Amino acid sequence: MEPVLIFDTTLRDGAQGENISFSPEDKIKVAQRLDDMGIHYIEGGWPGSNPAADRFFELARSTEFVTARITAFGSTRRQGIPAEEDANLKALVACGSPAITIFGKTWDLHVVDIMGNTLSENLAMIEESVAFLKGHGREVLYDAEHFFDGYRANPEYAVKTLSAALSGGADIIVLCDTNGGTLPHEVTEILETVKAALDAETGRDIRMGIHAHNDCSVAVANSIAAVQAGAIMVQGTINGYGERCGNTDLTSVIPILNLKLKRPCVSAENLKKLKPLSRFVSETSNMIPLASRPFVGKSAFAHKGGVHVSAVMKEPLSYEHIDPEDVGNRRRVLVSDQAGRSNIEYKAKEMGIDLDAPEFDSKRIVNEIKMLEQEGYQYEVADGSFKVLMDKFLLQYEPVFDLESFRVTIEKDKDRPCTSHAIVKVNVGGVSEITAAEGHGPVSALDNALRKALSRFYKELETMHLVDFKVRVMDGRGGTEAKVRVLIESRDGDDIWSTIGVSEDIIEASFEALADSFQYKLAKKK
Ligand SMILES: CC(=O)SCCNC(=O)CCNC(=O)[C@H](O)C(C)(C)COP(=O)(O)OP(=O)(O)OC[C@H]1O[C@@H](n2cnc3c(N)ncnc32)[C@H](O)[C@@H]1OP(=O)(O)O
Ligand SMILES: CC(=O)C(=O)O
Repeated sequence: MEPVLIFDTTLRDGAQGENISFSPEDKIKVAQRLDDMGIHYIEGGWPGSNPAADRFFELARSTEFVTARITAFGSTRRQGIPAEEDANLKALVACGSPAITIFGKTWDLHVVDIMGNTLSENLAMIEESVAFLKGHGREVLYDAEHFFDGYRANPEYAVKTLSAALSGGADIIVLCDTNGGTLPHEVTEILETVKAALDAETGRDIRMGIHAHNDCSVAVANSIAAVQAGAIMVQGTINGYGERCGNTDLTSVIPILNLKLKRPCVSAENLKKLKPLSRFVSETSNMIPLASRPFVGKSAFAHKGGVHVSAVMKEPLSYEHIDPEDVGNRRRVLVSDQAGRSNIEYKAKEMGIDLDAPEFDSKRIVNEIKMLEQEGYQYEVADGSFKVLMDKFLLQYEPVFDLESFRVTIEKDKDRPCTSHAIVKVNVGGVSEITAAEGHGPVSALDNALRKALSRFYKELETMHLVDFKVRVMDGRGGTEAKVRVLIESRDGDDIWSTIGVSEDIIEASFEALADSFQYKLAKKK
């Protein structure tokens, strides 16, 4: 059976998603990662539509791609002019990509009502545009826009548009669910019928592809249905980015094809690059990675319920449909008020804590954690504080400092922005230290003052930074007296950890999270 070809359109359809844009240099970096993953086609953009698209193709011409064919995207010629005079088609040829995808109209509604065209001129536009590009020696993929809607409205005409593309010499016919309103059973039925008709008409096994949008949340299911109905190409994007609700998420399609349907489209070794690729594309496009994204999300193999963790510790298959490492992901165990003993034992093991120590009474620890979670602590997102807490439970806690007092002041003058100052008094091994510092806001001032006080004793603090600070009001009904939960993320080189503080006073909650962060860092060194 022919392997399924993966066509990535992150850099074109993905970039049509809200809040997503790539510089030409970003696009090249993403394209190189896609190539490294073994993706077959990379659609870089629409030449002539904007300077960034043109610059991408210029850069792509001098970049070596090992497996991927760079593909340019554009429309059929404008109505009423010969293909060779059409600026868009000329730009497609000039960009130098070895493959070109052009989209044309299938749906009579679009031909007549939207474009003000005639049905016959539309067929001529499709055939002549494909023939023009083939005449320049390019592989041509024909994207039949709105194919499924067009087919439902006027099946005979919809199939004629595909025949026109084939007469022009199209290499692959891609059926597009442009509005994303089609369901998997319709994809199966329509693709099978249309392929049979085209095969019979041409006497060939026509190579078909699918391009699905996710407006009904079934773009992946539609793409898989298409493959099972005979398609040999899936178009989609990394993380499902794309116009409106997005495109087919290739981070699901690829592992489904490889691991479930046994139709490998990338090597097993490359499949392990899937999660890093997903994260790279999120970072490059400045989108927050979706934790619950199947296969590649942070939570895709995260176990929280005690029943699950207990079973997974005995046999991972009990609550995991694949081995997370096959897609470059990893198993995580969360500690929360839904935890049982197994979660604690698993986490302790991960942290190198001796489960057989006499102080290790996981049942007592679970109960105490549940009580703390009732008060608002949430250890599943605060690994640093969880470690500090475990040290306390196991009588291994050696405070790296004792707080004697702190004071924070905020000043606002009529004509000047707010300024914050903090004074901190700590005791380290019997030596008192008092320091003052200012900062961009009270937490920053407190962080600076505490760091200044401790750095006299601990030089290693120089490399540690606070990278994120989040505050959540836990019970809105208390108004300004409600409890708040502060989460702080700190970093030292590649090591990142989170700590938590809870109080009715936001400064006290922040101090608690800061103190845990310093404790985690310095105790780890010890
Ligand atoms: C389903 C899809 O995702 S298709 C891809 C959609 N992506 C984009 O549109 C992003 C890039 N697009 C652009 O930068 C611009 O739209 C451009 C440069 C391509 C065109 O810009 P403009 O010439 O100003 O046209 P505009 O965007 O207003 O309208 C699109 C034109 O393309 C025409 N057109 C649409 N589809 C086709 C087609 N398949 N074949 C020929 N012409 C087409 C429309 O009729 C319209 O022409 P009109 O202005 O004469 O009515
Ligand atoms: C071609 C394309 O992007 C679509 O029809 O959705």
